[in-house]
Amino acid sequence: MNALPKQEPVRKQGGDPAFFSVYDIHAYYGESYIVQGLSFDVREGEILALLGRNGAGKTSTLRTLARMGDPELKHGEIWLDHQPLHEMKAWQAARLGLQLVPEDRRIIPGMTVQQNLELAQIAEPHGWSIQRIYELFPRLGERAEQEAITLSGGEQQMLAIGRALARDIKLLLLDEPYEGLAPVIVQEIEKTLQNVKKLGITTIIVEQNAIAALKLADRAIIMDSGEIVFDGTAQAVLDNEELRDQYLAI
Ligand SMILES: Nc1ncnc2c1ncn2[C@@H]1O[C@H](COP(=O)(O)OP(=O)(O)OP(=O)(O)O)[C@@H](O)[C@H]1O
Repeated sequence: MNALPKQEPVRKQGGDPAFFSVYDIHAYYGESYIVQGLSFDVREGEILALLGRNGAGKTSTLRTLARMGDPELKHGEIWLDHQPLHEMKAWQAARLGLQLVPEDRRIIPGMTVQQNLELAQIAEPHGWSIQRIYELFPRLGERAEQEAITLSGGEQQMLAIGRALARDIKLLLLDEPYEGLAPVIVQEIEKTLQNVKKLGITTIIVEQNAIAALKLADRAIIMDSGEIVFDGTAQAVLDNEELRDQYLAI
């Protein structure tokens, strides 16, 4: 990362930094300038939908927040519960409770469902017990001894979310959880995410299925060409046909 002058944390007027606060982040793949100066806050327990057309920079933004290193954060600040994520690597951010569930779900081959979950708990700090994860996802409990890569797409998505919950979690980043799933499975994952919402887990969801994401979310940010073009309530997007037409094509 380029040496940048040390900056003060972003502070809301007269208060502490927000639970999750992103300030003027700029990120690059090599010379390609992709994330172009985003700033936003997420309140504790809030679900934020990060929307935009193909190539708008949504996945790149999630990867930047998770400190994956690729794209490289060259400027800006990311604060989670008063901790400077912008100064950290991915493993440190994960240890502080930021869990990214990537689009490809990263199920570990050659291992059962149970072993995939146990692997998530190989290091401290732990989150939910495996038993509790099976209570949220009974289908995973029924398939505990099945090789995880033989699960259906929807079940793999449940396992990927379950694995994130197995770690001590403060912020859940979901990249396209409905990707490639049949409508009936999307409904099932939607129900699960509604349960996750009831548990008050702060979540950022990136999703091509904008309507499904907006139904779940409290707030929405719309990105276009690496910048934020809308930040408001999810309902405001559902109610604004022009906005949906211009940036979401829905
Ligand atoms: N590893 C990479 N190296 C170079 N450019 C990349 C890389 N990954 C993505 N990009 C480019 O960054 C831009 C943003 O991509 P990104 O995947 O973040 O968009 P997105 O909004 O998530 O799109 P989609 O909805 O299609 O997944 C695109 O122009 C893409 O081609």
